[in-house]
Amino acid sequence: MEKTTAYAMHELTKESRMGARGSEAAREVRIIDLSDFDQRKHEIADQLWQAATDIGFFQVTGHGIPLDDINAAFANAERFFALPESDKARHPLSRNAGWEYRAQIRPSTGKPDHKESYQITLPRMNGLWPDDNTLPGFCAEVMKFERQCWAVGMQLLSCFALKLGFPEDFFTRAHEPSRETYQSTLRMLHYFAITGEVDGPWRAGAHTDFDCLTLLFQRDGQGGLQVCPGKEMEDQVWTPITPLEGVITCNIGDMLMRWSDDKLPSNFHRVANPLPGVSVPARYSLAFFCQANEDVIIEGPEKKYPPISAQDYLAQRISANFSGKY
Ligand SMILES: O=C(O)CCC(=O)C(=O)O
Ligand SMILES: [Fe+2]
Repeated sequence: MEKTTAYAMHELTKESRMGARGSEAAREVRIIDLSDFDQRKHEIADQLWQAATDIGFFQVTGHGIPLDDINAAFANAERFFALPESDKARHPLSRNAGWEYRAQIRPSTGKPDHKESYQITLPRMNGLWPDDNTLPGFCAEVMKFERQCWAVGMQLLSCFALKLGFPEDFFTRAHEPSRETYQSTLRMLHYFAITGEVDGPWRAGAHTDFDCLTLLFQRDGQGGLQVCPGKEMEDQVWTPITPLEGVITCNIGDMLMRWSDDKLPSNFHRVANPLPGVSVPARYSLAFFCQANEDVIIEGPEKKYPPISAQDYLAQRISANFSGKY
């Protein structure tokens, strides 16, 4: 247990050094086409492994989620966040499920992100869905999108399983959605408009994700995501990721970094505040976090780190970001 705590603390100390604005530079952003996945799986797995190990993040196309469904998910996010505060407050965040408003304090900035979010972790949604009179169709459409994201996430993770020497369905079994212990999360995010402030608040402070793999959807005209590969963190040089319609930006999270004995590095990312005096409109984004089921034990092929359950792993990271929300 002592070792486990030390590992989590190491992650947080790492994050706390990443709060400066740093500088910006273009880096290669590799786009990998997933079409004809079953026939091309080995070729795709090679490309993913290269991108993940060289750079730490990558984008995918040909993933099979129709653009109409992505746009519908964004429309649902806008509908949810447009509800009166008193409605949203009836679905408060607990353990990665429900609504929070400026509650996430990143270890990198020590300040609340300038955003609100609504998280869907399916076994924990009792009482947390807006009812069908308030938002007709919301629950069914969002559940469908959650499952579409899960399917893409599992395809990508099956490629990493192949390269790590695990059975191909290893991570799919670890993220089995029919179990009560399922804890993968779809997150809808709404960053507030900022109008010409001199020292505007951080929209999302620099961090690595807690999960195995994140799928992120941005909207045209609402960029802001910046990434910095973990292995280049000392330089604090950030690369803006311009939104491209239908493209999913992916990054490895700390859970998979540990599970791969550090072969697959997690990477830092953030949503920057605008430069002094610059105004930006509201921004919506969608993130799907592949997080192994609570009872799954995370242990790499080479056993570099002591085993830890996915529940303990996430509990420590959530507690460090959201006080009292686990
Ligand atoms: O909104 C974004 O672009 C990034 C969100 C994010 O990094 C997160 O919620 O972990
Ligand atoms: Fe993130």
